[in-house]
Amino acid sequence: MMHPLEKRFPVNANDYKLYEEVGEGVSATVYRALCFPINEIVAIKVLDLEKCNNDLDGIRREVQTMSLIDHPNLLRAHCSFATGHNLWVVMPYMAGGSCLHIMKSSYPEGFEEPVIATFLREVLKALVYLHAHGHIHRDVKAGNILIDSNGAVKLADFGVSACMYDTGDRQQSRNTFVGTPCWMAPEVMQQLHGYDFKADIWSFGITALELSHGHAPFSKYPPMKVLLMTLQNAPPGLDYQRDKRFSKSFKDLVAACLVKDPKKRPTSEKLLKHHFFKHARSYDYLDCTILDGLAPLGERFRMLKTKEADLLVQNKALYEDKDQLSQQEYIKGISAWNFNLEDFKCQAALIQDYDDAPDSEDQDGSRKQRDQHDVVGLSTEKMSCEMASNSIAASSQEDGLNDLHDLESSLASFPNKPLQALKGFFDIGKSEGVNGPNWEGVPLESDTMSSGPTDQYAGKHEVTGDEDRDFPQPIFPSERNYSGPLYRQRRETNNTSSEDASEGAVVHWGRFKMTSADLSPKGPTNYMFNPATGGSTNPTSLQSILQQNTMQREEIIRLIKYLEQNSGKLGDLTEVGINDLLQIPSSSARERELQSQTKLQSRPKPDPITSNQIMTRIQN
Ligand SMILES: Nc1ncnc2c1ncn2[C@@H]1O[C@H](COP(=O)(O)OP(=O)(O)OP(=O)(O)O)[C@@H](O)[C@H]1O
Repeated sequence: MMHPLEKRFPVNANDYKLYEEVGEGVSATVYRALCFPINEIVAIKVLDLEKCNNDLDGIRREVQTMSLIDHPNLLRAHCSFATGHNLWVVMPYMAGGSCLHIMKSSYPEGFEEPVIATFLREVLKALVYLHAHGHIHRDVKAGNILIDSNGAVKLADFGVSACMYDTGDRQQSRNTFVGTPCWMAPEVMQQLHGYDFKADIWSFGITALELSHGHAPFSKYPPMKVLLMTLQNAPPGLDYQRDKRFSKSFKDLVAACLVKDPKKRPTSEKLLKHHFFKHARSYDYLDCTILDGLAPLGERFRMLKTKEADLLVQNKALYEDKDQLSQQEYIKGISAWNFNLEDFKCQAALIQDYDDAPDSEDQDGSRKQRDQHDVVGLSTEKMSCEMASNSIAASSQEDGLNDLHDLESSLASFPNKPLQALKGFFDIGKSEGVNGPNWEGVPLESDTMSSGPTDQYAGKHEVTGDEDRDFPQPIFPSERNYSGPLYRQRRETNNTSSEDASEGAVVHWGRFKMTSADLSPKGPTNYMFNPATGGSTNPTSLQSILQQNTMQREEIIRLIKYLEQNSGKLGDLTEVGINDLLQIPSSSARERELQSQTKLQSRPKPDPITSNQIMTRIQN
């Protein structure tokens, strides 16, 4: 919607001059820039479409939402256009940067209450607007709260927002596992009954804690552990002892948001009336207290980058461990997380490693929720995977096994939906020969897919290496990538890359790509718990179990491909071009994929293998 007096921003790259970098996300780099024709400083988010071609839906949604919204507390795009293989999104320049940036450079312990109240009130106004218009933001966090040079606050980043009014396949997107683990509501993780705008209220509560302490609860833990703690523990909150500096009304507000049952959380509208916001001040107040004395954004950003790079080098020298490096990215709060089930399993096996150093957050975390009433679905839902039935029977009381028990029960009750397509990954089943059964007529993936343009992805999140393996190697913990909180668990649909870890080929998870080929053959030296036997196993046998699983998965993929080919009616998932992106088609490739998967499940028996047989195979 164009306001009558609104300036027209040109849609030509030559009309802009890019200055310094002021921000960086998973998918984009943000620059300060000058718009020549109207002589205005703007921010330009540059997305390399070749690098994000597995997430065009998200980008399209973001651009669409950013140009339609109209609220002073939401960051609206002036315009967007494609230039070369980049998409430029031109938007107001928020000179103060994000709350996260400000905290990192000047307030590592968090802000004072009046500042928090002011930020939160503005964010809440944005949420009231979004929710009233049927949108769920799904990524509310300090990194997405921006402040301009006058102290005006805007909520940004609509890359994973969703519309409540969507129906059919679009509605499916509300049933996907998106968000950033530390900020993610339990029902988003669980996916038992879908979720709604109350998920934003949970993230809002977590953001309140983040602004209070300088970091989100559980942020020092890897995503797997965060999921586990979010599902199992009492909700985090402001501690009456530890957080003495905060008022009772603030503690009440946080407690109201962080209730596991979404129905019991207040709406954004109701929350805005909370007496805590009586502490909120004006923009001028933020300008005087927070912005005063801050270095220019570009300079701060450069310093933070240097600091983080130094830290990475230190960690690398210290540990020579990729985990440490990717954990840094995770802590940085990048909104993307490699939700890889292989990682999941390895994290599960080694989860005790992260239990050694309880800190203040464990006060939240260690109050294990014995009262199952508040644990969404934990007691009732059972996942129909073999791992659940093979529940741990080990008598060993070694450190970490209890956690593994917890993990198992959580996985047993874990969301069916996000794991539905993946639950076979947890199965410890027997494999039918090295290459699996020879399904006649089912082409090998290598027949139908080339290895993909691996080099174009070369970047910070990539793990590459020897790609000549015959079959995938399990991802050992040393290759785990905790990278970033989030979420966009998307399968590559439009190019040549393999869609999973099979074939030792390129694997895309979310916005990341890694190849199974780089996986070092070295495994952990410690013994691990084997859920299949209930006892300990050495890494070699674990490796072979994982290999079997991967081969099983390969078979399933071949079967599904076979069915797709035979049915011939599945949506065209192959190509989503830039033009499609800008035209905003009604149904995205991912959505069509979801739809086709749904159709696949409900379609009458295809010859020669039924969908039921496939599901049985997945479960076995
Ligand atoms: N309009 C703006 N003005 C100033 N800085 C901005 C602006 N937009 C974004 N930034 C900075 O750039 C960073 C990255 O931008 P953004 O979050 O949009 O990218 P992304 O790839 O979607 O990130 P994420 O990793 O959160 O998904 C932000 O955290 C913020 O610090």
